[in-house]
Amino acid sequence: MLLKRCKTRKGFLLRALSTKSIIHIPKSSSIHPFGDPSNRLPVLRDVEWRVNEGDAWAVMSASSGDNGKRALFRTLLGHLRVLTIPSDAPNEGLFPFLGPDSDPYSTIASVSFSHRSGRGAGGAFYDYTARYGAIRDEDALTLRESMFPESIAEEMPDPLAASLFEKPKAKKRAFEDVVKLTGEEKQLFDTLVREMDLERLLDLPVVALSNGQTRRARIVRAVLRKPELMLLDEPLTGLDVAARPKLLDLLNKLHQSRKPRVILGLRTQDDIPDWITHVALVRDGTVEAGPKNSIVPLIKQMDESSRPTSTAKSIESTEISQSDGELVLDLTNVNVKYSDRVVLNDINWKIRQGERWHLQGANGSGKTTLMSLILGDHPQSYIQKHLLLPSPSSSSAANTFTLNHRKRIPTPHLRKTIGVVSPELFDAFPRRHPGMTVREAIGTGFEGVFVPLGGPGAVGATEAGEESLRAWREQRVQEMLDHLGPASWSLSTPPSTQTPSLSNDFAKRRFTELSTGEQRIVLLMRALVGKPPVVLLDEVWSGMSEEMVSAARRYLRDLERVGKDQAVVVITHWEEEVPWSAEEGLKRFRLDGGRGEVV
Ligand SMILES: Nc1ncnc2c1ncn2[C@@H]1O[C@H](COP(=O)(O)OP(=O)(O)OP(=O)(O)O)[C@@H](O)[C@H]1O
Repeated sequence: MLLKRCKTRKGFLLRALSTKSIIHIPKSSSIHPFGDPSNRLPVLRDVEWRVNEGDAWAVMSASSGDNGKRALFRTLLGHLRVLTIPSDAPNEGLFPFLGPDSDPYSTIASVSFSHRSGRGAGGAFYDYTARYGAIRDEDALTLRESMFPESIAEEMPDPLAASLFEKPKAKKRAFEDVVKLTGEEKQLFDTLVREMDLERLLDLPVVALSNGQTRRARIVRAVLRKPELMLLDEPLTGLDVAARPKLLDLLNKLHQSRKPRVILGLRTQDDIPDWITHVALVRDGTVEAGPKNSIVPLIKQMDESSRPTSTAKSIESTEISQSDGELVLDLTNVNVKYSDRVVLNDINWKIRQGERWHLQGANGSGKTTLMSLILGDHPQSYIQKHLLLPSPSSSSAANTFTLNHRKRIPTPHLRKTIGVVSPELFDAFPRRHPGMTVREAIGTGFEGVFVPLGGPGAVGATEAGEESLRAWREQRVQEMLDHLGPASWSLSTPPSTQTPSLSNDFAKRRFTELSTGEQRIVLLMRALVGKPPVVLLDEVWSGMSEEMVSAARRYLRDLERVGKDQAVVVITHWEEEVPWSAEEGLKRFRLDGGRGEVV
């Protein structure tokens, strides 16, 4: 049938082109980490996946967290080993192939938003507060310069050569003298920064960009490398409503022109863009790949049949409107500016116990900046005339507080009264602490610290006389594990009688070995464990599976768990992710052009 249509030479060529394989993992392949003995269980087994030229693919994971799609992406990047070398693929070389001479390192670019936000990397501690203060020399790379790292690297001062007695370096050469672009490259650069709305940010230091701005910049940077194929994992994470269709449109155009081809990583709950034609669903260690209309019903079926057998009761409706609770945060005429760039302009916001807030605003509108003032991370928090924050009333009970001026609250005290999950915390949470268990990671939430206090397995309270505090903390950690642990979201959850053993096994796992979604839900437990009067949840759902999101929403909505003595602020660009509705009493605070108002 198709052949009949290809009678002309042009038609024939088109057909030949459209059936060229871009990726071919042949039938019965198994995928292993490098160095694993071959008798170890593979990461993925019985894989068969062929991506033909012209097809537009999305990869999705059915399991909790994102490890399935991540494993497939890592395979494409050459980080995992494909066993069962094909006998029928003479020229196909390393997997994936883009021609016999290609290797994954130069032909594939990968940008992931499900894992890290992109600022911190490598597991080392990084200081996310650096962007709020004076910009250091080594951070002064502008967005424009950061787009061409190879050319610019030679221009940057050598940090090892720097000495206190050295004369100031000669001024950097002008950008145009360092980065020589052809007409075509210049046109591509201009189009990308325009379509991603980055033009007005090009001369800002790259560390000053907001999360959404940073993510858009990472995509542009990846395209400028001119890869053959770009893997984009959860590309819409953290993007505001206006940026999402623009990005999808741009990705479609890039894919159609094959400059580069694009494969998207999506969560099963995400909408699949119209232009995607094929889906690879990773579930139970295997990959089911095919045209979109054959895989989508499987996802729907899975959704209906595999709801977790949760022990948590479902909360039908909840009444959250509380105007008579005590003030927990009081901001009057709060301002933040960098030289002449005003980010927050006379913000007035009062938050009371029992209230549930949705903080809204486009990318770059100042939400993270406002949160950093409340958390005391921002140096300009000290100079505000009226920024009243909760300070613990006594050293042991973090959930009783008095309101105090930021200047009079030591930062470690603020860590106890404000529970937080944010992209910055996710990036900064140490991944190199030897063997920190899930239980210990949750326990760090009582003091808001980054390393476990009080020895292995302890939850911080080890002094004589602290027995009752320790017992309370132990009981809180257990409650978190039972209600937000795997029993509440694992798809293969056995009956509720097994909750304790599931929780205990999970508690002993190493934080670093968890999937991204699992790490995020553990950090949510960490934020809630101390029952702090204020809970700030910024982009908390990214990387989480649908079941985890439901479990977390259920927990947050339950007033017996997150009480009327607590206030919760959720920051998300997705209205439907907010656990409460306006009818139930949800309040909304919107930032726009530096101004903030209750809407
Ligand atoms: N040191 C700085 N110098 C100049 N501008 C800065 C600096 N730090 C932040 N900004 C600007 O402040 C604005 C607010 O950033 P912020 O991170 O608070 O935005 P956001 O609302 O959290 O955005 P997103 O939704 O993308 O996370 C951004 O436009 C950013 O470029």
